[in-house]
Amino acid sequence: MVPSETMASRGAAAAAAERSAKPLRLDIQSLSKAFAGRTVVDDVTLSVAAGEVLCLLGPSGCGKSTTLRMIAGVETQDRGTIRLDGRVLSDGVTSVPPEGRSIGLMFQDFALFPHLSVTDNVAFGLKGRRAETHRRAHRLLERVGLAAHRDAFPHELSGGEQQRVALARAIAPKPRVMLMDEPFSGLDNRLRDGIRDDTLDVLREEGTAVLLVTHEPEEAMRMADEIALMRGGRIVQRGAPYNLYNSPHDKEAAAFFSDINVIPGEVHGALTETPFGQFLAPGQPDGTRVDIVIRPQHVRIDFDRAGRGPNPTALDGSPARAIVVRSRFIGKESLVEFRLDLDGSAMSAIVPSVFLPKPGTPLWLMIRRDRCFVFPRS
Ligand SMILES: Nc1ncnc2c1ncn2[C@@H]1O[C@H](COP(=O)(O)OP(=O)(O)OP(=O)(O)O)[C@@H](O)[C@H]1O
Repeated sequence: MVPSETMASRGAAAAAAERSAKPLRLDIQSLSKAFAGRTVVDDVTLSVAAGEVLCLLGPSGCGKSTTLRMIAGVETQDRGTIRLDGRVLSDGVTSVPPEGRSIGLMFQDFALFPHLSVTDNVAFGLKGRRAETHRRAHRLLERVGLAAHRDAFPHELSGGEQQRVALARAIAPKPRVMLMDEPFSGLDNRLRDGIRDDTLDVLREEGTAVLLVTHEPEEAMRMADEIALMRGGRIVQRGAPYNLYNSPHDKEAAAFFSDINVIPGEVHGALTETPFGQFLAPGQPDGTRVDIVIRPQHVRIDFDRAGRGPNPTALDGSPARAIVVRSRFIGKESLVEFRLDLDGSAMSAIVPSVFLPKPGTPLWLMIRRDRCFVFPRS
């Protein structure tokens, strides 16, 4: 059971159709790599069009950086093909060296040259007469808001300013593809949002295809046209951020984007009994164990209205009584943890603003039927 189609999902479908019409800039087919007999990148297929951002999202150690390194040409794949604008950069036969790939790199450790001025840092990789390379560097520094600092040295700049210089340096040679590996993780939160948005604006303007690696779902959702979710060396799901969030491939994919509540059940006659009533489990044979997954922000809390009980809407299904275990304000919203009366299982709910009921308070919980996912238990 997945959320019903909404205007947003139709928008996502239209965006996907538009994307598929664009020519591919970077095209990776069946890339694999093993270290000492252990496969760390397993049959990865990805593509990015000009001016688009694809985020490779996954937990630490899942093979994201290794994938990026193979595309950059600093690591060689065991199998698979990497193409740029239709030309083979690397397959079993050909391998274009890193400097010939027209691929820019931006990492968390952006390592500006300390002994060079900001302008010289940006102009460093450019060929041509000094006056020309400096003109391009100055134009880019203006674009990233650092025109006033063009004669400064890196140590005279803040972390965010240094990151902007690194961006200007990376885009100066007009790379056709930009590979970014957690490039913003060294910046503090307030600075990060602004720099992320500015960076993307510049890269889109330049028509660069961007492949960004991150383990932070919020960063991926904020930046990506498309997300490729990676686990254990494989791409488990790929799509627009909205679709990954609202139609996760499995329980783990759902859990990657937020905390989740898991309500276990067993299927009988295509239905599963839970403290919240029956759920449809179409296509699942009798006896199949399933997990019903609901995000805490889709759990609704109601009061016992003077003995008359809660007041569920059609979408809410059956209410279940629960006792507050703990409640905390987590900034903009409150997280309330419960124990269900019926079977003692734990549930949590996120509610906007400040709502801090005392431990021991009895309340009623309802779960948005259209926001539940039913997965066979793995
Ligand atoms: N040169 C290498 N030799 C041996 N093992 C390696 C090498 N490079 C990476 N690995 C292993 O391959 C696996 C994937 O590493 P990779 O750096 O690609 O993961 P990641 O998803 O980028 O992780 P993180 O987010 O922590 O950077 C890890 O288990 C890592 O230890």
